[in-house]
Amino acid sequence: MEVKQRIDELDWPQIAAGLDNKGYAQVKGVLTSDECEELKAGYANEQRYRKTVVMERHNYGKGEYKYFAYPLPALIQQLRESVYPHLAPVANNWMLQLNKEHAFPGSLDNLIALCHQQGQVKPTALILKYEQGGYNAMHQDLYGEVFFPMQLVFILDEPGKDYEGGEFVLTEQKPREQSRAIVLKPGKGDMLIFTTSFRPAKGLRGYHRVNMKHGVSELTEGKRHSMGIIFHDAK
Ligand SMILES: O=C(O)CCC(=O)C(=O)O
Ligand SMILES: [Fe+2]
Repeated sequence: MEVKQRIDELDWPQIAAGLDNKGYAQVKGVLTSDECEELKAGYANEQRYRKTVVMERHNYGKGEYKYFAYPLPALIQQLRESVYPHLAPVANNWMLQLNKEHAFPGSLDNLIALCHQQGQVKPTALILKYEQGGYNAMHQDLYGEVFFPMQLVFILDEPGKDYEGGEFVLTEQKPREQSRAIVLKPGKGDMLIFTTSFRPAKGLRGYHRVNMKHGVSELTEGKRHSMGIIFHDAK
């Protein structure tokens, strides 16, 4: 099935409820096994990428990732374009609840135009590879003034078969509280949608801001690849 149709047919009201209530949503089986394999097979094809980052060198964790160059591979471009319009209303609702004037445009093209106006012109979609002992330190993917508050990650290997450990970890931190960890174990082909920076949470007196970070726990065995889609471009 075409990517756009596959995405449009997901249960968006349920996904939006997960994002509103918990700051993330796990969607099973969005990519086929073949699509996961094709993305991994392209890892060695340097022409596809604009930059490689060895995570240890920056204390980002242990592993490696590569940012795709424009034009993005068709699969990634289609995912980025077709998921965005379903998330923009959720993001706009968040901004309203947090009393922010900001409204995100309804289409990815217009978000990218806003990024360009701020000098954010580099693509941020990436592919990551971790081996035994690898991990990704807790972080937020912000690359300039324009940032969309949700992003995607697709898991390209099968936990329990291709690797052990390597769980996807989120922390959420409410004002004047300690952080709480959320540990997810997505399967191969699953899509996670999660909060990039902050989201509103309902308290006794209206909505307050909850900060979120994400990372990956240590791989105890095997190899784990993932593909991330961030909607804003980078400086
Ligand atoms: O490997 C992962 O699951 C997390 C990747 C990540 O940090 C990202 O896509 O922004
Ligand atoms: Fe990230």
